Amino acid sequence: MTTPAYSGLGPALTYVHDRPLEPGTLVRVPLGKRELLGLVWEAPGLSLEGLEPGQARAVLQVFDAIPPLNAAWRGLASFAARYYQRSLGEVALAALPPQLRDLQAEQLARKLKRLAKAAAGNPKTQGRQVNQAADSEPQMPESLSVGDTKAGPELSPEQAIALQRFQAADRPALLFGTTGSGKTEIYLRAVQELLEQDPQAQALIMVPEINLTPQLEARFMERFARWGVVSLHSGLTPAQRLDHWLAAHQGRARIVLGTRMAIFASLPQLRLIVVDEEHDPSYKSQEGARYSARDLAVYRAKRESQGRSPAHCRVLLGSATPSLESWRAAEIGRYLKLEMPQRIGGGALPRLRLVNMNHQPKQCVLAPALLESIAERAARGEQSMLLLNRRGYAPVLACHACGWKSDCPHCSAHAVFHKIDRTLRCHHCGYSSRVPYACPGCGNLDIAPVGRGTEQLEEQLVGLLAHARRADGEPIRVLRLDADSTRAKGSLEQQLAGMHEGEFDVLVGTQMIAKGHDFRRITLVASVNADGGLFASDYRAPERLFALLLQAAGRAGRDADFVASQGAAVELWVQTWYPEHPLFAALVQHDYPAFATQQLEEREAALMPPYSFQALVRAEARTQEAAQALLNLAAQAGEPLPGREHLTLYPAVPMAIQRVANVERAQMLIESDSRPALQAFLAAWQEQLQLARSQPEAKGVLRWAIDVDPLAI
Ligand SMILES: Nc1ncnc2c1ncn2[C@@H]1O[C@H](COP(=O)(O)OP(=O)(O)OP(=O)(O)O)[C@@H](O)[C@H]1O
Ligand SMILES: [Zn+2]
Repeated sequence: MTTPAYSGLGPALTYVHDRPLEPGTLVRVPLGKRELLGLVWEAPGLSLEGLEPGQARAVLQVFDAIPPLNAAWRGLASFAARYYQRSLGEVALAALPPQLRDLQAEQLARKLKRLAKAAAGNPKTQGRQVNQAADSEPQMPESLSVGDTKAGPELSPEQAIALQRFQAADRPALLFGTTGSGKTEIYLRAVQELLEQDPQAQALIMVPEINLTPQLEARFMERFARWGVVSLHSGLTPAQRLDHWLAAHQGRARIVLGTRMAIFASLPQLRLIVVDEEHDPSYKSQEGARYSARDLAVYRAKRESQGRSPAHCRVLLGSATPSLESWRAAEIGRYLKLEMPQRIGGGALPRLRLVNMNHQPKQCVLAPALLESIAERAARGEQSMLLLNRRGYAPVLACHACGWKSDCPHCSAHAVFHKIDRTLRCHHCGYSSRVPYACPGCGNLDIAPVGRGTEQLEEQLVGLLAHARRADGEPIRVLRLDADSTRAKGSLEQQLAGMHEGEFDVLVGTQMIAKGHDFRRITLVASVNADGGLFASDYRAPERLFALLLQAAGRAGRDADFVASQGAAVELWVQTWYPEHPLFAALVQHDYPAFATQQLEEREAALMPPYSFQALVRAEARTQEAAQALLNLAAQAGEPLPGREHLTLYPAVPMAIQRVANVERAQMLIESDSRPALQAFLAAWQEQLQLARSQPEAKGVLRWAIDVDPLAI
């Protein structure tokens, strides 16, 4: 039987072939008038008895040049489909490299022959072979040849203990290591020990965003070139993605380094999964099957170990600010907690300096004391970093005469003012227009930006620091990093490199500058305006804000020798109108455990995850009424379904941003203290949602989707 890789088709379809095919074999099959990639899901090897002639069509091509996808991989795909309430075909297809869909079996066979020949012809570059296609990847130094393994540094005592405990563990492990404690070295060592000891073994290393951590990628490539390292992420060309996928599937690459999507890589000898920065929201997919790659990593390791020793495939989650879900799992012993509280080199974590904005000069962007500190540091050759989680120049333009605001015509959101090209851009639908010369409402010429984004902060900073000089007597250089400044391919890497080389004195940016970077000369980090996160309606907002601030702080003072030689004070400045907020009390101490404990107590009292389980159903329609009606009708129809008695279904409400690209959006939250009950209900409920769609009240519904374990509510 074959599952055509086609979303929207529920159960697997039946095809016949003149010889038995193993489950997991890739095939091409006819569907209607088309020809599609398919995957043999079950192969009962049945005689054709009971099958009417002409009832099942024949398989057209078999991709027998590559081995079938193994049982563990199929188990992962079917679990993910079931758990996240999507069709198996959709999940399995999305997990395969898109180019495979357009390939004939013999084309693939020829390609593989070419690859094998190239590898055999040039053994010196065998390790590199698999990387060649990717032009964005770092070049190996010419001196590197097969057999070279660049030795890493000697482990610190803390690292040595953590690694040893990980190697001996029989459970998923959570590496809770402070920023700059050397978690990456643990990953590298764990991979190295495994691959040396098992000549077949493969390892999967997951990172939130690969472009943000070119250093990490370079370290893996450099140290493990001889074993074949490939990357898997959305920045690859289709051809690269296929090459890398094949290298992993055939075992030529023994290390896969990738983003969320890499969790579905075919790794027949997978024995280790590392999830770096496991708290990062980008591990949760926001489209299609809304899976959590971190959660699937834990599942996958267990599934890969099935029928073998429980420790056959190991999983290591690492973070300085673990998700509360993982933290709790470690607290109750489901995960093994490995702690590394010390920074490499023994440097101190930044001291928190809260800036009470109520006591600052009116309209001030940055507190005078903060500005002064930045200027002093630049004069000494130190760097500073300013975090502002909003890109663009100003979130909105407004007319003070008539109250006109730069609203997006298609969304219930403001269009953001970008001064650089004088446009108003909607960050939700992509709408873009020229800034009007006068107010479209009343003709007033005096329309003004309200609020501040990174673009404006950069501009103001340059002005405010005009008097200051860097160590070489030149004016201070400010670098801005956000989604706008890094749009061109390679520009992010280039700008980051400039920062590392000390070309810039001040780095301004959105959360992307807070993540994982191993900056050596930053001694000051400032959060310009974090207050939004203190009072957001989403119960996860404090968790996210705390993690962001600790991660940002973690970029400062990473080189203890540099700090000592400078005699620098390593500091985290936070500008706030609410200095009394309890979140800051834990931040002063860099006390993640205290913060986590307090948050978990609140969650337990309110029966929030991880003490309960949630799903969010979102509906999109021409009208808000229809979107809500679909959800409410389906909820009524779901009354008799299995698991319902353990569930709370809240009424449908408009989403926080109610309209995007002229589509109305509504959502319904479902909560339960039982995961199995929630799962059983959702599985049965899909049909009710489908039926509700044909009700007159739901006319104009475009689509709906279930988000299991949603991250944002
Ligand atoms: N045993 C060691 N000896 C010397 N230097 C080390 C050792 N281990 C790690 N380092 C160095 O310490 C620095 C910090 O390590 P790393 O970037 O892995 O920290 P991290 O724990 O991942 O921090 P973060 O959570 O902030 O990303 C790096 O420059 C790394 O090369
Ligand atoms: Zn819009």
